[in-house]
Amino acid sequence: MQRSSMWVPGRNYAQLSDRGEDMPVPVLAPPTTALPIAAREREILYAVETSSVVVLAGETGSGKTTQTPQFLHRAKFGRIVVTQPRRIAAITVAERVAQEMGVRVGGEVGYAVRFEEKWDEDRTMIKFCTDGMLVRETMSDPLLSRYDVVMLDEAHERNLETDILLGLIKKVLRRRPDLRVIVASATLNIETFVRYFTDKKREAETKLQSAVAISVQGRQFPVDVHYLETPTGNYLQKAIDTVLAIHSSEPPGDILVFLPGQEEIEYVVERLSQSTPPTLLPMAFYGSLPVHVQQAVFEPSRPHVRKAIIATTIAETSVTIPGVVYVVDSCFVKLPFFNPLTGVEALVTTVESKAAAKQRMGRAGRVRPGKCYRLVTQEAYKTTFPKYTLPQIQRVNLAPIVLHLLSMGIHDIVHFDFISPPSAEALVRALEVLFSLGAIGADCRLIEPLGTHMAEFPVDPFLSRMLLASFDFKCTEEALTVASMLSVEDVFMNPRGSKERKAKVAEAIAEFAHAQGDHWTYLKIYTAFIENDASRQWCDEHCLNYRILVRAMEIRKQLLRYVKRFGSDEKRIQSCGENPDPLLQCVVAGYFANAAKLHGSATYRTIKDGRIVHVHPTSVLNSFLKSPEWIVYHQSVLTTQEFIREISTINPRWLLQAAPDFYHCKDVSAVVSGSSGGVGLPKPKPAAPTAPATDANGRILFRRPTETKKPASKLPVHIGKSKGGLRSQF
Ligand SMILES: Nc1ncnc2c1ncn2[C@@H]1O[C@H](COP(=O)(O)OP(=O)(O)OP(=O)(O)O)[C@@H](O)[C@H]1O
Repeated sequence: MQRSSMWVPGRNYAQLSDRGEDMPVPVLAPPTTALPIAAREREILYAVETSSVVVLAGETGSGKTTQTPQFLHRAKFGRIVVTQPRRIAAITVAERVAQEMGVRVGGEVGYAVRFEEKWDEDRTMIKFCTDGMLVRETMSDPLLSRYDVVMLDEAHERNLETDILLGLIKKVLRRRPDLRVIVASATLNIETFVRYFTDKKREAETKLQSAVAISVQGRQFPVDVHYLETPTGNYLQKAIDTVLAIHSSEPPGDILVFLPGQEEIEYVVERLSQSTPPTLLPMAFYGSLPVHVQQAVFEPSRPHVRKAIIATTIAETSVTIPGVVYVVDSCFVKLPFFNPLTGVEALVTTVESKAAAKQRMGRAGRVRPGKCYRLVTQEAYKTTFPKYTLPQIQRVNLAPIVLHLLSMGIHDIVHFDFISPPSAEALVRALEVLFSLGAIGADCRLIEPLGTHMAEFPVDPFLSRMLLASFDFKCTEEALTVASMLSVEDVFMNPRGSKERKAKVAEAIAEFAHAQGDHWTYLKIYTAFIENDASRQWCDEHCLNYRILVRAMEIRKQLLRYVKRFGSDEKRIQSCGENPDPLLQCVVAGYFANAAKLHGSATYRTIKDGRIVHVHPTSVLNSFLKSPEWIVYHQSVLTTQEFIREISTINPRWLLQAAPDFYHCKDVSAVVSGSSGGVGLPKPKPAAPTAPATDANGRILFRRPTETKKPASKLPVHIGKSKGGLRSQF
């Protein structure tokens, strides 16, 4: 039963939630009865009662996310946790459900996203969280014992974390017949999930159906889909033109535009700001913006102003932006693809899947009828778009997730029941990386305390290794700043556009450029930003992106909390002052695998595998007259060629200090030998085999590089069957 009847159409819930604790909680009467899912409430409850897993498919906007948890709550199913692929969805959906129930967020309904939580240990009965947060929770509570129902929402996205949760939950179900699971989405492959969870043995034991499917037809309001008559050669220009055409000829209603990434978004926002009447308000919406900027998107427009929200996939699933009537879909998405053989992760702009396109379309038609403009021809959509996006687990670096599974005591990673197993190369690569970072030993067990601490950090293992090493180099203050700056996207404004603009941005980069490279440059920018009272005006004057720097400030605060947890009397948070070396040594401690030696003008050869890489145009190295001979970089990006970003000059001796084994083993020597200019690196050793070697029992052999002379001492890594599974609980 709904508790109130006062519904304020278009009222902003983000603002409402900011009201003081003593203010009465405003209650919205949602259109629940009109939502297609409302008619299926009893059927859904029956299915959850009688089956371990319910696969719930229903059109976008049919009410899966906001209503299902309320059905369960009213039917007293106990504690419910609902996962979302993204932070903003978890927060805004929690706000919405709390309002519909007439309660305050943080009480009966709460949320938990990385670095931000609003829920109560005793009182919260419906908790929304990112799938990453639930994965982290399994570290301390592998049986998810605090929950009675787990709902994995938007499962079609096949996030890395969703896939890990699916595997973990399948394990948990064997130990907890009382647990109920709902896997939900508008666009999921029902059979795949039902098959995955069907378990006849468990059915016989529990007398429950192991998995059933429910399909909810219909959506609340129609959405007309339009396609281009002829293909466009410039989708950004087409997106701008479409927004302007809607604004000039269509009735009121906000516009939501989907573009692949931050750079494209900033460009379009800027172009629209220059060329639009004051009645059109362009707004950027992407993941690395500060949360309060993201939430502003949900606020109602001022009278007679139409918002044009230019977004990434962040707005693709679950969210309801109440004013949105028009969706403009570029049909492109930026996806990371990791090559385990080279260790290179490429961010590739590619066409979206049909599942993603349906989700984007579904952001319209939620509170009234809508229109969706796909910037491709219908023919191209039908014939060239894949049905589903390739699961993330099959295209990303697995080191963070393997570290997590190991920290849970799951050593048999190869036989972990992945719904879509990753390649053996990707798993071996992940183990190699963790081994070289010192997180695991040759037996694939975590090394205490380093491996455990690294697993607890909510950042990738390279960055956590760097932060933990900062205690030894007495530069934690600086490392925290650099880690936060590395966690956001481009800090300088987009140089696209006029020649003058390009020159202005180049001038600003040159002003901050530090002789040691990008890491110290970031430090310099952040310090100046703080010294200038984090002022927006100062950022504008220096062509810096204010919102990105504010986000870096937020991340720094959060990382500081973690770093403090691992500190001690000997491991204190200290500053290295002006001395550049400690910070760079600390960067090398995490990123030694990304070392390279000068090969030609603005070109380097990676030490590990001799790849030729190019300095990215955003690096301050471009401002130097002479390129440094030895460098370490943060990431490489594959476009027409391989570019490296966030680069600093190093002393090659640091590589040997940080990772003597790694550099003896790998073909460092091929690069170093003779031509090293007497830098003191060791003589060449025979190169290690690139494909994983196995022993007679099929066990993968891991070789400590220093032991290449003594094959007898090869260290076996057993990734065969484990007895234990999840720590003691399994
Ligand atoms: N913040 C909000 N403001 C106004 N209406 C909302 C809001 N959130 C949800 N609604 C209404 O509730 C409906 C159902 O939303 P819900 O998120 O539960 O649907 P869903 O089936 O999970 O959709 P999706 O698959 O797109 O996530 C929306 O279509 C909209 O009518």
